[in-house]
Amino acid sequence: MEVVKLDLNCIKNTYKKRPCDSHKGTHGHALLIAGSTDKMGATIIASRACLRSGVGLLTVVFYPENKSVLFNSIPEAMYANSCVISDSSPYQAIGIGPGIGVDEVSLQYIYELYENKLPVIFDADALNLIAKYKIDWKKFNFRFVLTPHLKEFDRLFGEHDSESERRTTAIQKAKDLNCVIVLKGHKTFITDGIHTFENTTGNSGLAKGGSGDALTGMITSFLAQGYTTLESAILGVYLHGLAADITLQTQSEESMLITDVIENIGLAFKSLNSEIQ
Ligand SMILES: NC(=O)C1=CN([C@@H]2O[C@H](COP(=O)(O)OP(=O)(O)OC[C@H]3O[C@@H](n4cnc5c(N)ncnc54)[C@H](O)[C@@H]3O)[C@@H](O)[C@H]2O)[C@@H](O)CC1
Ligand SMILES: Nc1ncnc2c1ncn2[C@@H]1O[C@H](COP(=O)(O)OP(=O)(O)O)[C@@H](O)[C@H]1O
Ligand SMILES: [Mg+2]
Repeated sequence: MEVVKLDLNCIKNTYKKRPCDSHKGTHGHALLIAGSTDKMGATIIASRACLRSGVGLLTVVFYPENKSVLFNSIPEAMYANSCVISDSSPYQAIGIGPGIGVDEVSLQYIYELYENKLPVIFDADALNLIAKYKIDWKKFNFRFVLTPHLKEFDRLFGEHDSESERRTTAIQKAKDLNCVIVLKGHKTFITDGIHTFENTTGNSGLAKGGSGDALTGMITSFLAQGYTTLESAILGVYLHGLAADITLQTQSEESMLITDVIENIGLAFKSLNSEIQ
């Protein structure tokens, strides 16, 4: 199977310009389940990246003790208590996992998803929960994207000796589970079991805690805006890396923070728009 280089040409065919007469309802309402008392950073990072990627509305599930900090740091978002998945009618997509932990409280979110029909991105502890509690994939009757790094991938699908073995498994699992798998790393690999892509953007400034949490927010945003699971994965991975590359104009790989990268998502969109006309 030919691995397509995920570059500007690919993205040009996927990205849709924002219509000038749109309103917030046009761009979807995302639900983000991220963070916990000691990992509130994951909530903030994923939420900011989601909002910077074009979503019309964002609701974040919060821990009551974090409420005032979240309101202050992300006033654009709305907040909901934990029983929201069961009434998912206001939303167009769900992002779940960064920093939520793998205890039985977080496991309830996975069970609530059994009734869900919206597209979902599973990341970080959502993937770890599925592996730990051996959740049956057949319970998920919706379109979904998995974004594991290599350790999370091996927890889900067994130990692998090499990246090329992981890619082979990713293609097979994406086909079997009818999902999109984003195998994250230096050259992130994306597959829906039929198509395969290797990303060309990004740098080692992203090799820091929180980078993946931002990617989750971005992909959630694209899903809520109506892009398909494959399109959302492609756009998220490419623009996340491009924003990190743009950040090298003002920071080094060492000094770069994911917060800087999120602030440059705007320049990544501008550079894309300038190529499209
Ligand atoms: N500010 C925050 O609140 C943060 C919360 N985080 C959350 O903390 C939880 C734990 O996540 P972690 O991913 O740290 O824990 P894991 O135990 O899943 O994985 C961490 C280890 O995986 C290995 N690894 C990851 N990618 C690799 C690659 N491409 N090549 C080789 N080795 C690789 C590294 O050895 C790394 O130390 C997640 O829920 C995550 O979302 C982290 O994102 C860090 C920031
Ligand atoms: N050396 C690198 N080159 C390019 N991208 C990288 C590099 N290191 C990490 N990344 C990217 O950063 C993100 C890290 O995600 P993840 O490991 O889930 O981080 P975290 O859970 O700490 O937020 C992925 O999107 C990955 O592709
Ligand atoms: Mg992660």
